[in-house]
Amino acid sequence: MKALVIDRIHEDGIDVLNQYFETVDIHHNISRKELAAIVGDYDMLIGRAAPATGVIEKPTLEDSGKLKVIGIASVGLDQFDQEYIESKGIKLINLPGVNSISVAEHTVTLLLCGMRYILLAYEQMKKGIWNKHGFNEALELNGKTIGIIGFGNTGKAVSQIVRSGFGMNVLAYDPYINKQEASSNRGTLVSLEELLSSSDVVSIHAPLTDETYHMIGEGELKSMKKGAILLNSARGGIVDEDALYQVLSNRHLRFAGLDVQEQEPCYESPLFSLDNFIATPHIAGLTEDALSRAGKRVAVECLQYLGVEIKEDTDAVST
Ligand SMILES: O=C(O)C(=O)COP(=O)(O)O
Repeated sequence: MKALVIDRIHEDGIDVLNQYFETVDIHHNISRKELAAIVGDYDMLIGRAAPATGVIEKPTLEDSGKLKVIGIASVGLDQFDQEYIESKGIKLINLPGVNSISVAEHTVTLLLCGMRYILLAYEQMKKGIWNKHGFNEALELNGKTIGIIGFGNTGKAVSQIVRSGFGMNVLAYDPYINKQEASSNRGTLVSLEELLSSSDVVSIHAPLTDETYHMIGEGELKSMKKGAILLNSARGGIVDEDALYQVLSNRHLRFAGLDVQEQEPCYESPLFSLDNFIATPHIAGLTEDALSRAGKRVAVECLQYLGVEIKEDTDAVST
């Protein structure tokens, strides 16, 4: 059997693949055209949620040959034409929850970094400015309210950190869960309107779908409390960036911290000119821990799908 790896997968996962496959080909910078030409020679294709090739859709899989399974060593499925993949008889495997802790910890890092002016203060220090009283407007998080949009694995992990670590109150908006599920994860389920108007911090942890595309637009941003904070470590397309620019530049929002942009890679943005905006290049889920776990798990789950019996000593963490 043959496996094709088209994105950076942790070496622990590649080790698992090497144990079971005759051939494991690794092509990190393959173009869509090249992929389309060779994909049919492989039983398994392994990639990431934001594939280096861009969206995996019709032309790429036209000649899918013996391809039986596509494994994604992360979570989001928005870059995959799921219906088409299914119609070709190919199984798509992703790993819900595999990087939740990493994404949640990164989200809280963005929150603290912005709230305590870490980047601005250090930039000034490097310029020889000792601005001791320039950041007195920072607030404590204790007793404040965070509103979490999308109360799945990552939303719940954020809830856990900010409640037990900072004593924040947690509101949750998620049309797919009930009150009990929210409360057993330390959140109070509310409508989107109530969440936006009552939260000091709003953090997005929903998938990008037709339903969530630009769900946070001008009206929603304006309905947030004056001085509130917006965090997005989910998908860029959920927030209308032009509207975000407006509410940041007129200081309706205190700041925004984004790990994701509508267009990625993102090399420039009007948002970069604002001193109340911070961003990272879609790295929230990328830690050694999450990558190793995901690499092993995606390999094992795809192998199991192909009916391969996994040796007992194969180390696949099931978190
Ligand atoms: O798990 C996800 O959905 C992520 O956003 C991480 O994306 P990546 O696998 O790094 O392309």
